[in-house]
Amino acid sequence: MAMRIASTNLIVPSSSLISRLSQFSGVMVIRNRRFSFSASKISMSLKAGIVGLPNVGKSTLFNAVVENGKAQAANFPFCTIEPNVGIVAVPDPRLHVLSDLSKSQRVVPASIEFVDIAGLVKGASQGEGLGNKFLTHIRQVDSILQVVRCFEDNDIVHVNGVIDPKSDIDVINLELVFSDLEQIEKRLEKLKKGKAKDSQSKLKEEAEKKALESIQSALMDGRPARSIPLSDFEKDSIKHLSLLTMKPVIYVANVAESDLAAPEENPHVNEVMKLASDLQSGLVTISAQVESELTELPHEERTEYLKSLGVSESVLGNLIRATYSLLGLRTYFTSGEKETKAWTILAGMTAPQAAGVIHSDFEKGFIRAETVSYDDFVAAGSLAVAREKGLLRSEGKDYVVQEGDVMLFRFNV
Ligand SMILES: Nc1ncnc2c1ncn2[C@@H]1O[C@H](COP(=O)(O)OP(=O)(O)OP(=O)(O)O)[C@@H](O)[C@H]1O
Ligand SMILES: [Mg+2]
Repeated sequence: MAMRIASTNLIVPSSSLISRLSQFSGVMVIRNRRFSFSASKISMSLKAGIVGLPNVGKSTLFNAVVENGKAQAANFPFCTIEPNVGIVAVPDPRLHVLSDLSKSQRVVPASIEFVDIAGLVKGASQGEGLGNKFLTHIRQVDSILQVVRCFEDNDIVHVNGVIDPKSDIDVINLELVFSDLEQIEKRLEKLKKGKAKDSQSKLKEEAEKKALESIQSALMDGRPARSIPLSDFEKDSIKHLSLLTMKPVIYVANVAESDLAAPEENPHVNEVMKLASDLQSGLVTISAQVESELTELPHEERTEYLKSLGVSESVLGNLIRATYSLLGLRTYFTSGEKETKAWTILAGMTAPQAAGVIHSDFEKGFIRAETVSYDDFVAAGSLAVAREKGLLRSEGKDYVVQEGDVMLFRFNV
């Protein structure tokens, strides 16, 4: 990372400092499993929970995702935290393009955490199965991947005896709805007592009450909390409840290998597709079984195997990327000889906040950011040429960082 010194009051981090900082933040991700946005007090965890009925392919998908994540990240501090929690690299072809142009010694991708949650059954919210414990696990994630069985296989038991995506999705959603309703009732009871001391907390409690009442009536109609439009203030006021149906969902239609080439011919997939759109959620069609077998094959045999199934590429990367953008996450890059690195921010973050992801000092002492779009960087071929051509812009503290920006920060400590 080369930085030009513009004046003496600028402390310009040497490449070794930058590299230490980035390693440090890599460790932070693992230890705390959280990115903290210091001064802006935005704390963001990147957890996606894999849920579904028992025996639908959750663990098979989890294992494939985690193995793939390892493969994507040659130099990434990947680790499995517990047997059912894994940090996975977010595949991004732009990283390698930038790294080649900058002749970087290493590439560090963005990451996301996947959690394999045990099967949920009807009655979970009443403690059926290992119900409440699983619901607690779901409460801790930021987004949900709901695996729906769309493959027929008489040897693999379906808990309800038949493959029926609508009923499977309903069972899971109903448990989430029941659990949210219970939380909301308890909370509204408390709010009735109106313990707010000052006018600010009174306002917040009122916003919370209003939001919870609208959510409550949606839930009674079987609609998820996320379907209710809320103001930022209202959203903030109910955040502490971590409502399950507030979390964004991607439905994962898990199909047989024989369906991979033409999934639209499988009526179960069509049903999931329709439900996903009714429930304002995403959809990815995948064969967890095939993906998990792929991760065990040497690279050179993978394409051949996929070809034999009538498809050209693995969709795991798409699933990981879809999960990442579902969380409202965006990527900006730093790119130099030492390394090319993808940094994760929330959509709408300003340059100082984005700088704070690297180190809080970058945010506190932020002066300016030099930034160039990914496309312009690639067209120019290097930061130096981008600067010569006037493509490298100097932006101040109000600049909202755009997806794919390549950035340099100037700061003062
Ligand atoms: N797309 C698929 N096609 C065929 N078989 C599959 C597919 N996906 C998973 N399976 C098989 O289904 C069985 C159950 O898979 P898995 O153990 O991943 O389910 P699970 O949802 O994790 O179950 P549990 O809730 O019990 O943990 C396994 O034998 C697995 O190989
Ligand atoms: Mg499992």
